[in-house]
Amino acid sequence: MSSPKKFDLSVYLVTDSSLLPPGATLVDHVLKAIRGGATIVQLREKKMATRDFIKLGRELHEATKPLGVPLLINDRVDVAVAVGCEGIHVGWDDCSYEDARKLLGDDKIIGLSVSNKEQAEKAAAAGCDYIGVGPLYATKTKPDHSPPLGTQGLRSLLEYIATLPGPEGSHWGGAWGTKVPAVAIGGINLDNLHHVMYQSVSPQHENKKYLSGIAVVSAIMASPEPEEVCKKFRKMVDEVPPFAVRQSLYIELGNAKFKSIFQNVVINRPIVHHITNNVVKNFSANVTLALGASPIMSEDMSEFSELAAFKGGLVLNMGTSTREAQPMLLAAVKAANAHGNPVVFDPVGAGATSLRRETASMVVGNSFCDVIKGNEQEIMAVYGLDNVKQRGVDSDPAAAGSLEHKITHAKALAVRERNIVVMTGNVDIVTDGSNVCLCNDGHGFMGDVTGTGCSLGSVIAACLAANPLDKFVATCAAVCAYSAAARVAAGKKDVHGPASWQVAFLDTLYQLRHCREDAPQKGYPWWESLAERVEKR
Ligand SMILES: Cc1ncc(COP(=O)(O)OP(=O)(O)O)c(N)n1
Ligand SMILES: Cc1ncsc1CCOP(=O)(O)O
Repeated sequence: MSSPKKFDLSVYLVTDSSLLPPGATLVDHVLKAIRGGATIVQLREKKMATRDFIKLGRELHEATKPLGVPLLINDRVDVAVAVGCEGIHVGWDDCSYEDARKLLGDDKIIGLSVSNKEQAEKAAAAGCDYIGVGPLYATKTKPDHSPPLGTQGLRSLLEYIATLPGPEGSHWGGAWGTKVPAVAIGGINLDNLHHVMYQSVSPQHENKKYLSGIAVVSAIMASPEPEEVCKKFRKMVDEVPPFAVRQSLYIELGNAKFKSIFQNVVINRPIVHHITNNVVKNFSANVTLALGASPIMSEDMSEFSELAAFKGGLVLNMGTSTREAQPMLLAAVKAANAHGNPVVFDPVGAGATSLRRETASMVVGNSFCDVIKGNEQEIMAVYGLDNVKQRGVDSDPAAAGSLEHKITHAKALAVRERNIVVMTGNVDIVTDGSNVCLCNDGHGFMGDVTGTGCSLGSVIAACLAANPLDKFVATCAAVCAYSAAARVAAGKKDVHGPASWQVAFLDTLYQLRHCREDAPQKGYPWWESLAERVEKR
């Protein structure tokens, strides 16, 4: 048990002098990092002889102490005692917490590593000052690391920790897990930091930030610009990520609002980058054009960053994806995330094969997807339910749950991912985890023309890109308009079957371009009643 201490874990620099760029010295590098915004430092030198470790520790402490930045020593209590620094970080093969506390005294900071529930329970029982949770991602910096948690594993471990009581009579007051400062560690860099911070927030604890900060080795130690890198880390730890999906209690679902969503598509003409399956590329491009947005197909990683700089949307459809394509899919989402561009992920067939499950969980666990759109079994497979048996890419009607059951699963995934989930079916469900909208529309021809399910992703992405502050309403508008257009097209006099319907469907979607309030309403009033077809739960 320990007394409360004041320290800031926002950007926790863990050193490794073997990674320093040529010509750099450890103390100078750390000082630059502190100037950029590193708030606490751990001297972690795995291969250094004790005498050198102590010498370097003293030298570093002389530099950090006047700046008020705590210096901790990795693993070695003897070195920490000799240096007289502010504390240590220990793992489970090192000196025990109790022994370290006895040797260091009550006023020193002691941090413990946590990689699983058992370690979390022990750390809670000890009542240490903070925990380092990881490894989040695989990293070469710690070759002997345990299996990476991924963001989903991190989130569920943090959620579990939040339930743990602290040591009796301690300042944690019996709610250790909701109070103990925690940092994530392992593979964290400027590309994934926003995602890590965003997804570690607990919806069950009034959106409390679970993480007090992040601990980083290579992204700072190997950088030739530690000051600049730390400035960016510090800003990203504090700010709301650009891709955040705002949840609001009040959502405007009127016809005028829906029309404004499509108006903004025509006005902004967003680029929609598609990585989609071979079967639907042409149709998805035409659907995107019909709305007034601009489709582009690219599977070449070298241009993703430039494409993302156009500030459009990304459709990621894993319909005909391969194992070799996994890094390419991830690179596309990361480029979109880095620019705050909306991502619509379509985990086609996620419940059908292990490769698809693996790809879906790799995308969702390593990036942020504003919208995950899939049928019931795809959504359940992404949620991680092992018993999902999807036959091919379609939802199996025999395995279908009740509407309430579907809503529960769609909401659970949206809550976990802090995003929007669209579960397509007889009734389409759109939810951000708290708001739920149902859309009961469409036409049977949709099932007879390949690509109609996938191209809904293009419409959602165009609407999100053109309405970035209204992501939930934009998604509802996209889903409702798409299925209403299917019904309206099927009723046209020249439509005799799926082929003529497909043509009429594109024409009907094209009419949405004219739904501007100031445009003459020449016999195209079908969008006027869109909002009336939405049931808000
Ligand atoms: C902040 C922080 N968290 C976790 C660790 C890992 O410590 P440990 O498990 O002791 O592994 P090594 O660092 O000794 O390889 C850490 N060092 N810092
Ligand atoms: C010390 C440690 N503990 C878990 S992962 C890790 C290394 C993190 O290094 P990096 O930030 O370079 O991935």
